[in-house]
This record gives sequence, C-alpha cells and structure tokens, in this order.
Amino acid sequence: MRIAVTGRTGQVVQSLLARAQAAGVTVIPVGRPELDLAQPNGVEQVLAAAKPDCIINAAAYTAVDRAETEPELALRINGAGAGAVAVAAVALGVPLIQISTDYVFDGMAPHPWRESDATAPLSAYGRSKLAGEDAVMASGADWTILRTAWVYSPYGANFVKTMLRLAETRAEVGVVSDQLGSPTSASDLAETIIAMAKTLVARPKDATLRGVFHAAGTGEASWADLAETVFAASAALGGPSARVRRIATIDYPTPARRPSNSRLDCSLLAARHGLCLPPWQGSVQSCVATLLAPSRS
Ligand SMILES: NC(=O)C1=CN([C@@H]2O[C@H](COP(=O)(O)OP(=O)(O)OC[C@H]3O[C@@H](n4cnc5c(N)ncnc54)[C@H](OP(=O)(O)O)[C@@H]3O)[C@@H](O)[C@H]2O)C=CC1
Ligand SMILES: Cc1cn([C@H]2C[C@H](O)[C@@H](COP(=O)(O)OP(=O)(O)O[C@H]3O[C@@H](C)C(=O)[C@@H](O)[C@H]3O)O2)c(=O)[nH]c1=O
Ligand SMILES: [Mg+2]
Repeated sequence: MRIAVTGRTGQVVQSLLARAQAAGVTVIPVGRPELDLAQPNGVEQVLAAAKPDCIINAAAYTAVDRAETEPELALRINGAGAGAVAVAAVALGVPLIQISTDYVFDGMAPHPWRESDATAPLSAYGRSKLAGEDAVMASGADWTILRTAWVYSPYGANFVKTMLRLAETRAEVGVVSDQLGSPTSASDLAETIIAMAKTLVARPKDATLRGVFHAAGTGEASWADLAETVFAASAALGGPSARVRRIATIDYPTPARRPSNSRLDCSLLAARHGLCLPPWQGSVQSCVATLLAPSRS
C-alpha cells in the first residue's frame, strides 16, 4: 500500500517514514518546493504522481505564537491548503486522513474533550486548523480527521527537545503547571495513522470508521509534569537535567493563548478502530533515550 504524506521534515512525516518498512507500507513524502500549501495550485498533479492509495495531510503551519502575527499565512496553509489536499483526494478517489489539533478547543470543559464537543479555538493557529477541518468536511472527500496533541519526537522542534536544550545551560526551568494535556509520541501516532490508513483502504464503505477521532497518548500531564518526566529520563541516562519550577500560565506570558484543559478523550478511536496509544510516560522515556543515544551526536 502506498501512503502519500504532505511535508518532508515534519515530526509526523519523519515518524511515518521510520515505521513504514516494519508496517509493510510505502510512505511517499510530498512537500516543498513541489507542494506548497501556501500556493496550492497543482496540488492534485503532485499528489497524483505519488500514485497513493491513501493521503495523509500532516503538513501545517505549526508555530503557535508566530501565527498570532501572521494569521493570514497560517489560515492559507492550514485552512485553504488542507482544502486543496482534500479536493485532490476527491479527484484521485482515495481516502484522506487530516491531522488536526487539541487547540481547536477553548479548554473550558471539566473533562477530556470528546469528538462531539463544541470547538472554540483561542489562537490564530487553532482557528486556522479548525478552518482546515471545515474545508476537509465540505470537500466531498472520503475524509477522516485525527486530532492529536502535544506531539514530540526525535525530529524537528518540540517541547521535549526544548527542555533538554534548556537543561544544558540552566539548573532550573520554570514550566506552566496549569495547562493539562495529552503528550503524544509522533512514533506512536504514526503507528496509529498507518493502521487507520490500512483499515480505511480495506473497508471503503464503512462509515463507522470515518469521521472525527481523537488520537493522543494515554494519560494526562501538565507541561511541568512532562518536563519533570523528560529530566528524570535524561538524568537516568546521564543526560542533561534541571529542576522544574512549577509556574502559572500568567507567569509565562506568550503571544498565543493556550487551552488550560487540552486533554483528549480517545475512547471513540478504541471503540471503532481498536486503536489505543500507549501511556505517555514510557514513550517519553523512549524518545529521550533516542535523543541521547551516542550515535546521534
Ligand atoms: N506538533 C504538535 O504538537 C501537534 C501537531 N499537530 C498537527 O499534526 C500535524 C503534523 O505536525 P508536526 O509533524 O509536529 O509538524 P512540524 O512542525 O514538525 O512540521 C511541519 C510540517 O509542515 C510542512 N509545511 C509547513 N508549511 C508548509 C507549506 N506551506 N507547504 C507544504 N508543507 C508545509 C513542513 O514542511 P517542510 O518539511 O518543508 O519544513 C513540515 O513537514 C500538523 O497538521 C499539526 O497541525 C496536532 C497537534 C499537536
Ligand atoms: C519553553 C517553555 C514553554 N513553557 C510553556 C509555554 C506553553 O504554555 C507550553 C508549551 O509550549 P510550546 O511552545 O512548546 O508548545 P506549543 O507550541 O503550544 O505546542 C502546541 O503545538 C501545536 C502545533 C499543537 O497542535 C498543540 O497540540 C501543542 O503541541 O509550555 C513554559 O512554561 N516554560 C518554558 O520554558
Ligand atoms: Mg511551539
């Protein structure tokens, strides 16, 4: 089976590539300069050349704070760009998995977010990703939206790598403890995406397998909890670590507002697809071990 995925260097793209062989699939990254979601003319031709059985739209403008100062660009890439990928999926007659985010929610619910809960993004990034969901749903494609959260991996830029970098020069790092979420290993997510892609291709008419699903690491954490777990894992392997000073969001001002409750309820994915990502703590340890492995430096 051939899976075309948008983007090249992204965490999810790289994690899909790393898992492809073991999963018995071919993953074809399709990215800039050939495919630029900010200029989505010719998306269909570029994707057609990959001869995909399924398309994953994993490319996005992901700089949450920067999006506040360039909301139009974020909207073009994450909204119209996603819509263009969906129209290409219609033309090619293949299922599309659109990757979306917990930041479509406002964080006010007292429980982990379900797929049926109302969206109300707090940030320009969240609004742009919600526009992408809407465009995909309106496209007529055979679409499935996978919302994930707090993704980390050995690739690209992410919170886990930021913490390890800060620990190299600091004894203490202040980290917010009043935002709760679902840390997600891109590697675990890639395994889920591939399993879902296989199922969607094998069972083209099954509506119960399609729609919006939440897919995040099992369990919950604050960013401070996640930082502490990173430092404990790193220290145990002789890597950099720091003390975590647990602070409030108000003491760490950022351009973008983030949900205080970002936890995703992933039970629908388990019920319909039989898929469940592992508990986040073990996956963080694996990622830290990979990052500290001597062969990387
Ligand atoms: N990171 C996270 O914590 C979370 C991410 N998500 C979503 O998951 C998906 C994957 O995220 P992740 O892998 O972390 O992303 P990264 O930030 O690691 O990478 C972004 C990817 O998007 C590509 N991209 C950005 N702009 C364009 C453009 N104009 N045209 C084509 N490609 C572009 C990049 O291309 P290039 O390779 O050329 O640089 C890169 O491959 C995204 O949809 C994101 O919104 C959802 C929840 C959490
Ligand atoms: C670096 C740092 C961040 N923080 C806080 C700021 C913020 O509230 C939180 C996370 O910051 P980051 O900028 O790393 O994470 P952020 O860019 O908000 O991550 C988000 O990315 C997008 C793409 C998503 O879709 C989301 O699911 C989520 O993963 O941690 C600290 O408290 N101390 C620090 O030293
Ligand atoms: Mg960020």
